[in-house]
Order: sequence, then C-alpha cells, then structure tokens
Amino acid sequence: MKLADCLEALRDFRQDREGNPNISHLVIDSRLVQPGSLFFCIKGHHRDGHLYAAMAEKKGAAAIIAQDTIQASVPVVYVSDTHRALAMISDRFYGYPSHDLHLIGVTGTNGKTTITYLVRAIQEACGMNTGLIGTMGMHYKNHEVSVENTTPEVHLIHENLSKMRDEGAVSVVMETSSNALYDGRVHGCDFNVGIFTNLTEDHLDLHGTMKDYMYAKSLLFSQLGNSYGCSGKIKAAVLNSDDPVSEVYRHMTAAHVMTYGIDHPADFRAESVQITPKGTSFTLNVRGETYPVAMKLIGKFSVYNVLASLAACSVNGFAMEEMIHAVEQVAGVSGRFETVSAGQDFSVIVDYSHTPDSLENALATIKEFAHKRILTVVGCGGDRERGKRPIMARIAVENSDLAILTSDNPRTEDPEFILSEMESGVQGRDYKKITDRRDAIRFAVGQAEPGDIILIAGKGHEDYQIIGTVKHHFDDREIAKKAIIEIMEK
Ligand SMILES: CC(=O)N[C@H]1[C@@H](OP(=O)(O)OP(=O)(O)OC[C@H]2O[C@@H](n3ccc(=O)[nH]c3=O)[C@H](O)[C@@H]2O)O[C@H](CO)[C@@H](O)[C@@H]1O[C@H](C)C(=O)N[C@@H](C)C(=O)N[C@H](CCC(=O)O)C(=O)O
Ligand SMILES: Nc1ncnc2c1ncn2[C@@H]1O[C@H](COP(=O)(O)OP(=O)(O)OP(=O)(O)O)[C@@H](O)[C@H]1O
Ligand SMILES: N[C@H](CCC[C@H](N)C(=O)O)C(=O)O
Ligand SMILES: [Mg+2]
Repeated sequence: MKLADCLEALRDFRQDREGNPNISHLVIDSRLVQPGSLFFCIKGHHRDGHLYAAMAEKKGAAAIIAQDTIQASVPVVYVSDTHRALAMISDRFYGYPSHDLHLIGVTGTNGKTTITYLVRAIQEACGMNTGLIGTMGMHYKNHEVSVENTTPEVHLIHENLSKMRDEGAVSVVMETSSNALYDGRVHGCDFNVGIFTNLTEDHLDLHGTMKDYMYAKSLLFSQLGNSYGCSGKIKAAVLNSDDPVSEVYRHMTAAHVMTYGIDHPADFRAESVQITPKGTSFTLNVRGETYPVAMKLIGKFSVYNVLASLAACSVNGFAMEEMIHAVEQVAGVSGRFETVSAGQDFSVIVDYSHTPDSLENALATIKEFAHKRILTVVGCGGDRERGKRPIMARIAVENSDLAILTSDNPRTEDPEFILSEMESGVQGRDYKKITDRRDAIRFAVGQAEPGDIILIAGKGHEDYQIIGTVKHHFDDREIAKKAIIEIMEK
C-alpha cells in the first residue's frame, strides 16, 4: 500500500518532505524494521520511540510517523498521537478485518483464557471456524503466532485478524486485558460480543485504584455500540450477575445485555452445582428451560466460565444441546487446574492462579474434595502489582496445611525482596520459605503423604521463568513429574 493510501485513515496530519513510497510493513520497534517499513515513534511506559527513528531509517524505513520533531531524510508524517495513528492506519492497511468477523472480546481479572478456549470449542463444534487470541498465543488452524502480551499490540491484532479471516475464520475470540483496553490496543476492533468475567484485585500498579481498573474494563462494553450496529452486526454484552460491577457495565453499554450467574437471578443460571475431583455437574436454567450439564472441568469458577461461554455463543442461534455437548467434551485448558500424574498416591495440581481471588478459588475448590492435607507452593511475579503479595501469602497459609512461599517470575526485582513482601502478610504464622522454585516444588513432593493434594500456583502453562530480563526454560509440570518419579524410584 502507498503511504498516501495509509494516510487516508487519518483526519489530521502534516507531512514533512515529499514522497509516496510503497509501505511493506507497519513497525513500532526499530529492531524489527525492514526495507519499506512504516515506522511509528511510540512514547512508551519506559522509553520514547522517537529516540529510535534514526535507527529505523538506517535499517530502511520508507517513512516515519512521529508526534515530536525528528530529523530524517525519508518522509515524516506528524500526528498528534502516534499510537492512535497506528490503530487507524493498521486497521486500514489490513482491510478492516474485524468488520468481516464475529469478534468476541473477553475481559475480567480471571477466567479470560479459559473462556476463549470454551467459546472456540463450542463454536467450532457448531460449525463456525474460530480463531483465538490470548495469553497462550494467536491460533487459527495452522496459523500459530506467539505473543508478548495477552492482548497484543494493535497492529499485530489487525494483521492476525486479517490472516485468520483470509484463511477462513468466521469468528475470533480474543482476551481483552484492561491494560490493552486502556492503552488503545483494541482501537478499531469492531466487537460483536463483550464478555465480563469478574473484577478482583490485580494490576493496581498500572491502574492505581480498583475504580480506575473497573473503568478500564468498562471500555469493552461502552465501545460495543447498540444492539444492531450500523453494519447490521449483533452487539451483546454478557455480564456476570454475581459480580456487582456488572450493574455499572450494564449502564455503560447500548448493546443487548445477557446475564449469567449462580447466586443471583440470571438469563443463564446454574442450579444444583455438584463438584467432585473428576468433574462438575449442574442444571442449566435458561430463562425457565432446564438442561443437565456434566462437565470434566472442576470447580465453581469453571461453572461461571461455562455459563459465560454458553451465553455468548447463544447469540449465534446454536441449539443449546449441541453447545452443552461441546462443553462436556472439554477436558481442560493447559495449566489451568492441570493434574500431574506419574502413578503416585497423592495429587499434584498446577494452576495459573496468580491473583488473590484465583488462588482463593483454587484452594476452595480443592477443599471441596480434600480428605488429607493440602500443600501449596506459591510465589508472586516481579515488576507487577506489589499489593497482592501479602494477600496471596495469607490466602495460601490460611487455606493450606503447609504453605511453601517461593519465587514466580522475579523479572528485574530481587526475589528475596518479593518474598519479604509476601511474608509481611503471614507474620507469626507457620509456613516454609524456599526461594528457588524448583527446590520448593521438590520439597513439596518430598513431603507429600498418601491422599495429600499439592497445589503449585501461579505459573500454569508457562514453560519459562523470567529472571532479570532473561527467560529460562522452566515448567512446573515437568519439575513436579521428575520429582515424583525420583521419589518413587527411591
Ligand atoms: C508496561 C507495558 O504495558 N508495556 C507494554 C508497552 O511497552 P512499553 O510502553 O514499555 O515500551 P517501551 O519499552 O517504553 O518502548 C517504547 C517504544 O520504543 C520502541 N523501541 C524500544 C527499544 C528499541 O530499541 N527500539 C524501539 O523502537 C518500542 O518498540 C516501543 O514502541 O507496549 C508494548 C507493545 O505493545 C507491550 O509489549 C508492553 O507490554 C509488556 C511486555 C508487559 O509486560 N505488559 C503487561 C503489563 C501487560 O500489558 N499485561 C496484559 C495482561 C494482563 C492480564 O492478562 O492480566 C497484557 O495484555 O499482556
Ligand atoms: N471465572 C473465574 N473466577 C475466578 N477464578 C478463575 C476463573 N476462571 C479461572 N480462574 C482461576 O484463574 C486462573 C487463571 O485463569 P485464566 O488463565 O483463564 O484467566 P485469565 O483471566 O486469562 O488470566 P490472565 O490475566 O493471566 O490472562 C486459573 O488457573 C484459575 O485458578
Ligand atoms: N497476565 C499476567 C500474568 C502473570 C503470571 C505470573 N506468573 C507472573 O509472572 O506474575 C501478568 O502479566 O500480570
Ligand atoms: Mg489469560
């Protein structure tokens, strides 16, 4: 596409230096520039992309989009906000892909990834080709792209939506994090359905207060548009009637509202919930019509995820029985309540609970079927909200027979400092501190007696540990399995 054609996406700009080069890629990182790239100088949380304009030019950028004055010998287009320009230009560059897709956004503190997998399973089973974007990557058929962020940067979203559309996807389900909503990473995305899971403490380092965090998530619902947008697309907000914040979101959206819940009245309500270590059953009541559901997923929180997914997919007009059948086939999502078995006589569960609420839910679920002791291995990530550290330690200690506090991804923080913040929440209580996560897992396995349950919380599917800025291979499941085998061979 020619530069002038890209600029058709903008209302206001000033071009310095004549020229209408062909644009081959849109790039925000100078290190990724190739000949023909259009480089956007983004003012980030840590650095100012304008400082890298010279490097971008040297690597062959055909033109540059800036908001502050820079020196360059290629055309420079000045706009008031380069990130906004990135959103608008990339949507046009990739042919407005979201307009052609049934796009579902999922926001909330916990449950987003799980719901994207459930929605995809239901829609695929009902014959609707569905792509997925989220914490574990961008996936569609043979199209697999790894991601830095749960919700990738806006140009990557439009690029991958367009590839999925071109390869036959009719729908895409995407995790829509509060950070991304606030930073404008989903600008230009024409959502059909917004799903809200729940709002509990996390990310206060970025949002400041729970109120601001709540408002960041509300952006998904306020930007949905009315029930039938001018494009004729259906617009629906799927809200959790057991979370009081849903009432705020109901007021913020012009879309059709559907509710789901267990404890309060809802369009999709679960009744008579039975939780066992092998699965969960309940009666689904959809506005007076009832259906039995017996699924392999475990825990009350899984019931919420299933209800939200069924409600969201019901806008497609699928038969309820067919959707329920699809849900019942889902064995689990990688790293979410995943059991590690090597023939041992105790249980090991790896779970991605890295927030106070998810840890509390995971432990409450385990308590429902624990007959012997619960041993919990947990840490907190570095360069992330600090307030949750003492709370998560307290939850682990109060709900376990033995809590082992350890490291998660320390990133650029000192692991001992992170642990000291966790320990401030459990002063005078009994717990064990083992800084090295591998040693902590091995210790827990070594302590386990027949019938005990070990919960290894916080890293779920992650196959790495970030120490400083380096990612080392590290997988809780592999380490636990190896430790179990070693113990059994003794
Ligand atoms: C704090 C934060 O949100 N950072 C995000 C942000 O990066 P940044 O603002 O720090 O970038 P920066 O380092 O200041 O650089 C500014 C600009 O200079 C450019 N640059 C930089 C260096 C260079 O040599 N050349 C160059 O051109 C950069 O490419 C960038 O365009 O913009 C980047 C591009 O979109 C994101 O990848 C990055 O996410 C980082 C990896 C991150 O950890 N974010 C977390 C907080 C996050 O967003 N998490 C949510 C998940 C939440 C949940 O699910 O619970 C998510 O959606 O992932
Ligand atoms: N509906 C829910 N309510 C509370 N906790 C949940 C819910 N669903 C999942 N969890 C817990 O949260 C953990 C993370 O689940 P999941 O990965 O689906 O959430 P997420 O919102 O995608 O997280 P992230 O913010 O890291 O992307 C799970 O391992 C489980 O312990
Ligand atoms: N989406 C979350 C994932 C946290 C996972 C946990 N293992 C950690 O590193 O803190 C975040 O980026 O805050
Ligand atoms: Mg996720």
